[in-house]
Amino acid sequence: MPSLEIDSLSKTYGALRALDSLSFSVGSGEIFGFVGSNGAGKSTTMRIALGVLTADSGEVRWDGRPLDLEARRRVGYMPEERGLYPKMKVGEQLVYLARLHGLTSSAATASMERWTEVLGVAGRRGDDVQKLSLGNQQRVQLAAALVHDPDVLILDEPFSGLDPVAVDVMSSVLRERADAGAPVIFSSHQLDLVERLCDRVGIIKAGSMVTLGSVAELRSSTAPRWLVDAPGAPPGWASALPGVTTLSTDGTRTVVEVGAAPDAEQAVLRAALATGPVREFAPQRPSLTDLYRHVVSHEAETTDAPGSTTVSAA
Ligand SMILES: Nc1ncnc2c1ncn2[C@@H]1O[C@H](COP(=O)(O)OP(=O)(O)OP(=O)(O)O)[C@@H](O)[C@H]1O
Repeated sequence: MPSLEIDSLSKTYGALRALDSLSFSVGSGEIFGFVGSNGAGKSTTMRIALGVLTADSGEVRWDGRPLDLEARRRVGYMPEERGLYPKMKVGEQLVYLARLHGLTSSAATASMERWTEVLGVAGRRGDDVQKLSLGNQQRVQLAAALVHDPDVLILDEPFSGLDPVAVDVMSSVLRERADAGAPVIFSSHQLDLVERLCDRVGIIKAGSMVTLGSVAELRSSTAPRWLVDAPGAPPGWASALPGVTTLSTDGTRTVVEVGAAPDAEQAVLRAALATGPVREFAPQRPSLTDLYRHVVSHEAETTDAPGSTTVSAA
């Protein structure tokens, strides 16, 4: 099966190391969620994959061959900065872009009609792009990425600013494209969406991939978590237990992480019962947001200047 391979990409901007030997691959038919803090290097990676930017070293390959200019014509790309002509009509613009990618005039028109229909902007074909709301412009932007029936999709934050219905439309289009055999990479900060939609997730930090796998795989590499609702327990009751970490407390409910020892959670339950009745005791499945926080927890809110710290995969 062909795959898109990002192989050891490095990129510096002056003294700033934006990408540090970044590698991952996305297989045919796979949706890959590319996540990481602001400034982690996602857009830089996607721009290099598209040839908009040159890497200092490393290579991007599609189906085993370097992604040259010709192969890049087969990629559908949604840039973060978007790239539509504001004063051109939606329909004309999409036909124009499809023609640029080599479609005949009639095929380009048919494709424009199809994608504007699927993405719910058929009624706006005659409007200048600038007259559309931001969400509708984004739908057109996705149509622009799809209009030449690309083999690979690379989308930089395609979901930002979309209403829930548009998110559903966009999600089903990405799934349908992947089912048709395209590798689909998209970046997003909406981790619930990434968790729902992606076959695999890569977490990038300071230009390096720190965690890679399906959400289930990422989850299985973390210690078991338990929710304990013990109304009579004093504050911080679980923290003194050996091998137990309190992750959060919400009123009488505490989430703890226990060690890998067999029946480690039983010691927590016994300790909770020693304080009085226990209303709830249940295993917790960490969400992708929890897993992400775990990986990047000691970072500040933004990482605009990647350092050299490396976090081992959670
Ligand atoms: N043209 C540029 N010149 C100098 N530095 C740049 C340039 N483009 C990006 N950077 C820096 O490179 C790093 C990676 O930026 P990049 O845009 O790839 O991050 P990102 O993961 O896409 O972030 P975000 O989630 O905020 O979009 C950042 O520190 C950024 O400030």
